[in-house]
Amino acid sequence: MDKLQITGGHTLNGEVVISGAKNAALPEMCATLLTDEPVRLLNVPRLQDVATMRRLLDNMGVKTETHGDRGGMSFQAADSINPEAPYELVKTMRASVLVLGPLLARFGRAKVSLPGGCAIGSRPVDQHIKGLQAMGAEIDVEHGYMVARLPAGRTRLQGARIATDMVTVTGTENFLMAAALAEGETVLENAAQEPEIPDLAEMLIAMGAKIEGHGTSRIHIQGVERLHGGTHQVVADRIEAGTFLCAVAATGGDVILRHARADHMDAVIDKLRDAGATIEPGSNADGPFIRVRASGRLKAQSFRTTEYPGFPTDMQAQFMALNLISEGTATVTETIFENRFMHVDEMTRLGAHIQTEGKVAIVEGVSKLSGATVMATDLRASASLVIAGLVSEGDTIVDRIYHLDRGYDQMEEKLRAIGAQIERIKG
Ligand SMILES: CC(=O)N[C@H]1[C@@H](OP(=O)(O)OP(=O)(O)OC[C@H]2O[C@@H](n3ccc(=O)[nH]c3=O)[C@H](O)[C@@H]2O)O[C@H](CO)[C@@H](O)[C@@H]1O
Ligand SMILES: C=C(OP(=O)(O)O)C(=O)O
Repeated sequence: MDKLQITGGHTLNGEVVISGAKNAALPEMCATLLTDEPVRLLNVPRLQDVATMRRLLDNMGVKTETHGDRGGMSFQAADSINPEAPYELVKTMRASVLVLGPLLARFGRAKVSLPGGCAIGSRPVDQHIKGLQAMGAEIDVEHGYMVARLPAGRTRLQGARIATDMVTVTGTENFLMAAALAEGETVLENAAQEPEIPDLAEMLIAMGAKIEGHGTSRIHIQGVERLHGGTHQVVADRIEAGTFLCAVAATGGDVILRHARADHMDAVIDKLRDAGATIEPGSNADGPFIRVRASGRLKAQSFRTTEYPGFPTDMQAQFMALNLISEGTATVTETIFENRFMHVDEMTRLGAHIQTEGKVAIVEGVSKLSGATVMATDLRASASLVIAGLVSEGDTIVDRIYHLDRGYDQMEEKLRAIGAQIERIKG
């Protein structure tokens, strides 16, 4: 198992290119199942979850290819593919559930393993199943698989009004893809508004789908009989950008994040400004960017995770890492997942002062952390421990970084290029 060795105490200076978003690329790879024509994605990040999703599609018989070194990938799903997603491929990645909607819509049947239990909470898929049932699908759970089909005599899903019990990001994505090929109109109430949703909707529209209201909590989809191929550029990863913003705010320095979309990160940027960092968004011929500058100890910030446009749960751990060495005491409230504080015990090993009470963590900033060996427990927890390592005295070893590799595109290379002392130890 690979580890990262970080020697703390270096400021970060220079430029980083932000990759395409993992959480947009994964649903968009699944959306290529909706047509038999070739679909090309640009700016796909190089990370483990993308490789797993590609294996899942390859395993069904989808023809996949990469193009060049700028994240180009193409996909072609012939009518003859096998619409099944086996446990072995689904177990490492919850986003595999995103094949269910497109497979049902295009092939009228699908057999998809239930995603395995995940470190950050129980993460059921009951809303996905309920919504697709409302569109006329018959879905049974048998031997750990969701076995879905259309009733005899039906060839398409039916449009429906779907109001989920809570806002669900991948649920909204599954319904969008299913509804694109359904008969009649689907209305999604309580839809997720995360920027990855409008990005997926724009891709579907480019393939011939009729969608309105994406980016709001009510989305209208008028189903069409078939979709065609097309090309789509994956939106920049707001969580990768946010992770680098927190890293620079913690270490101090001056960094430009190329391609980063400030308009997708208001909640995080507001908190960083309140903490004392200088954040300047801009744009040039190369596209949007964010410049971040910080020096000295910042002020600890309280926040509460909520659905977009609120503070993202996927940034909770990284911002907590910044709070560890800031001045003052802050409360961090996690409202989305019930078990997303596993980084807290590891941070404590570095000398952090944190108390947790249910969904609230109280962080009392300390003036220094001291390097130690810590274990990554999930994707964003790993990133938070890297940030904590960058500001700890001496060496920090972050173990089990396969979690980090799931969701970050060359994180240690990018950090090294702006002055971090960080090495991968192969193991
Ligand atoms: C691949 C991807 O895009 N992952 C993101 C997605 O995950 P994901 O789409 O899995 O998260 P959801 O938005 O669905 O989850 C929100 C809440 O709803 C609950 N729930 C969800 C569906 C369901 O059928 N039943 C149910 O109870 C979940 O357990 C959770 O408590 O959104 C999360 C919330 O922004 C992010 O942390 C993940 O990075
Ligand atoms: C929780 C995350 O991803 P996933 O939903 O793929 O587990 C994440 O990106 O932080």
